[in-house]
Amino acid sequence: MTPILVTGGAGYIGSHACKVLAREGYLPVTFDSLVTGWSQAVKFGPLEQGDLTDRARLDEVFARWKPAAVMHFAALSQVGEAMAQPGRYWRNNVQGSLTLIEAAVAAGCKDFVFSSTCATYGDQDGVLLDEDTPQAPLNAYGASKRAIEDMLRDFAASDGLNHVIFRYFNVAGADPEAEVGEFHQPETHLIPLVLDAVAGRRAALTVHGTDYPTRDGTALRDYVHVMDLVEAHVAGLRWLQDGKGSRVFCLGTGTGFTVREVIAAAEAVTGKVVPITDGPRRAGDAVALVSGSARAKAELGWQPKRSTMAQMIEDAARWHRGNGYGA
Ligand SMILES: NC(=O)c1ccc[n+]([C@@H]2O[C@H](COP(=O)([O-])OP(=O)(O)OC[C@H]3O[C@@H](n4cnc5c(N)ncnc54)[C@H](O)[C@@H]3O)[C@@H](O)[C@H]2O)c1
Ligand SMILES: O=c1ccn([C@@H]2O[C@H](COP(=O)(O)OP(=O)(O)O[C@H]3O[C@H](CO)[C@H](O)[C@H](O)[C@H]3O)[C@@H](O)[C@H]2O)c(=O)[nH]1
Repeated sequence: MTPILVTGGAGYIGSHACKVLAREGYLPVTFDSLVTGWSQAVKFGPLEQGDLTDRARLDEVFARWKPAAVMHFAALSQVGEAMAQPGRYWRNNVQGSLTLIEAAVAAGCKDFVFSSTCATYGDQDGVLLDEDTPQAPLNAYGASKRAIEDMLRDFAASDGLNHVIFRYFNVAGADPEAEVGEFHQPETHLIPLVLDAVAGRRAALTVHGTDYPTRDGTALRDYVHVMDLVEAHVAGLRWLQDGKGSRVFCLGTGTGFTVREVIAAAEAVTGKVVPITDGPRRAGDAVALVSGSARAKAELGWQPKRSTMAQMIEDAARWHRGNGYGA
């Protein structure tokens, strides 16, 4: 089995990537500090515990496994925290990625798949975003991801680092077999918080901002199922292995849902009322972020299969009933 180094494999998206990589015949080797991840989520290959900023530890892991490629999910990714503590984001995400890239290049591992984000775009007046839309991040999280994108381009020029950059829109849902799922503490993402409110695990969901220039005043996002997202990563890995070179792909569905529309969909799926409280806008949030994904469809042959809102909520709810990794 070909080893693939999966940084952040103990986290939400990385653990789903490990499941799909193992299913496709690869050996996913997780590299994770467990700062926001869970050792219980590492089920499909070995766990190498370590921090991205620890070059000696990375060198050991590259020497031990000789991975054919890196899938780099590890990052801090909370917008609110990034607004309050930008230094943590620049240090962990940017310095950590630089250390990882240098270790990969030194080990001769030159195929690199990177998790970027629609948060690199900032506010764009509701236009459909694509790979050529100029990036103008609103917070240190988005800025750190844009900096890493730039870093990858520089190392491609200097050292032949082939990279696929995926700019994800809002990732949701869970493994339909509920072996892994989304479990953040604290949770900041809308769909798990809606499900917590439905289950009575929190008193109410706060709607962050009701005066946005959208159809119902709440912010609009493009939600993509985590299984569809990680399948695109396997296609991205094959793209690199086939020698097709460095490329950026947006991963979304092209359909935007407002916060109130997500709440209504959760009520339809669960048959329960979501208790809500209207609150102010959350600092660092954009009005609307929706992607075309035409390139991923045309060039990678990517087709989202589970990314309807109802399916994402249903899969998230199935996982949620198991109480995450805290059970
Ligand atoms: N969840 C989303 O909607 C979304 C959207 C766009 C982009 N992303 C990106 O996808 C990636 C994965 O997101 P997620 O939701 O799975 O997050 P997560 O917090 O669940 O997983 C991140 C993992 O990285 C690990 N990690 C963080 N810093 C580390 C370090 N310095 N060294 C080693 N391990 C470290 C954490 O312990 C955790 O297991 C992130 O890069 C994030 O920015 C996520
Ligand atoms: O309790 C909540 C939580 C969220 N929201 C709203 O729901 C929408 C979605 O919020 P999420 O926190 O679920 O996700 P974000 O849109 O903030 O996603 C951002 O952070 C993610 C990582 O955490 C990704 O990187 C993503 O690309 C980036 O835009 C936003 O309008 C937010 O204001 C609420 O109204 N109430």
